[in-house]
Amino acid sequence: MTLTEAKPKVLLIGNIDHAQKAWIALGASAELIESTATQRTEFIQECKDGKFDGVIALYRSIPSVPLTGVFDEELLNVLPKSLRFIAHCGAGYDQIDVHACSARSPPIRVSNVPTAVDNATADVNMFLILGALRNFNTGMNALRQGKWRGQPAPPLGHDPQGKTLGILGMGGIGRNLKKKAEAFGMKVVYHNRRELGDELAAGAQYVSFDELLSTSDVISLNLPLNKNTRHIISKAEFAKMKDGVVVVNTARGAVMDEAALVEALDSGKVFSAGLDVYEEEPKIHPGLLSNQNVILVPHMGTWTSETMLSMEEWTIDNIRAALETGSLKSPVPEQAGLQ
Ligand SMILES: O=CC(=O)O
Repeated sequence: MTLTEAKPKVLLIGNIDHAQKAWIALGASAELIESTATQRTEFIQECKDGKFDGVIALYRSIPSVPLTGVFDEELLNVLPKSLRFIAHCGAGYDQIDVHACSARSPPIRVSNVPTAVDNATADVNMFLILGALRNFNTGMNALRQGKWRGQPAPPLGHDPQGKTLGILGMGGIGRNLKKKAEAFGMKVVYHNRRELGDELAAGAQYVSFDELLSTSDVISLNLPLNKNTRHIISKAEFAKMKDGVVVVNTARGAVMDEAALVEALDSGKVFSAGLDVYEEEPKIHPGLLSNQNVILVPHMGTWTSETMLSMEEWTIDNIRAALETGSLKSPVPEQAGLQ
């Protein structure tokens, strides 16, 4: 870059909480602009006021997600015409209308953060599997109420050893979970849109969706939320499961019909459940709150300082790659063929 050449503009919405060093370093080759909006209407106004005109790339931080809400047509229509890249700091990007981004002329390219989230999310996943199998919630709650294990004592839990874990969605998190579950003696089967090659499957058996539902002792939901996966687990799917199945979800709440889960828990069809995600976060279905056989975590799959740092650095790498090469480091799969 010559001295007279203007630096490309990059917009941050929300905060960088961990990777400040990498963000400041990006400032050597980009003009960093920040939104001060505290709610969606303010952000839309900032856009309409032309505050972000000329911005090429946007860093969408985790704290900004509830603040701006969905990146839908309304928001895309007010974002600067110059915008070419949205780098989302998260694995799941169901809050971004990728189809509308691709349809813009020229398109807005979107990236997410795969890989960096795998370990921490699979750890929480394993925690929920163990917690739900052992049904620890009942005893732990009773202890805090000064009642030791409670009266009557909770029913005996189950060992993971020898149980079949059905992983629905064998992406990075699913494959990481597989390794962890095998260390606990579980047999892993999986279902995906496409069967994996031998190297990625690493011995996990590919089964149909129905076979996964009917043969698994524990079912783990590890697939992204989109129009094809919304409520993929609902009343009819619970009916196909084994009696006393354990269901765990660290993906997105809406891949499962929460009301159907509550019913299946109440009827005893589902022995216990472990959830990190909910259909209408931060609202929790009252039937889940009142059911002692559910272990509930408030969406903390990636809530570690190491993983948050990696995710933020990954997002900055996406922006750097976009500015330097015109391509994002980890574009979302829906845009793989985008010219
Ligand atoms: O839920 C967390 C993420 O999508 O990264």
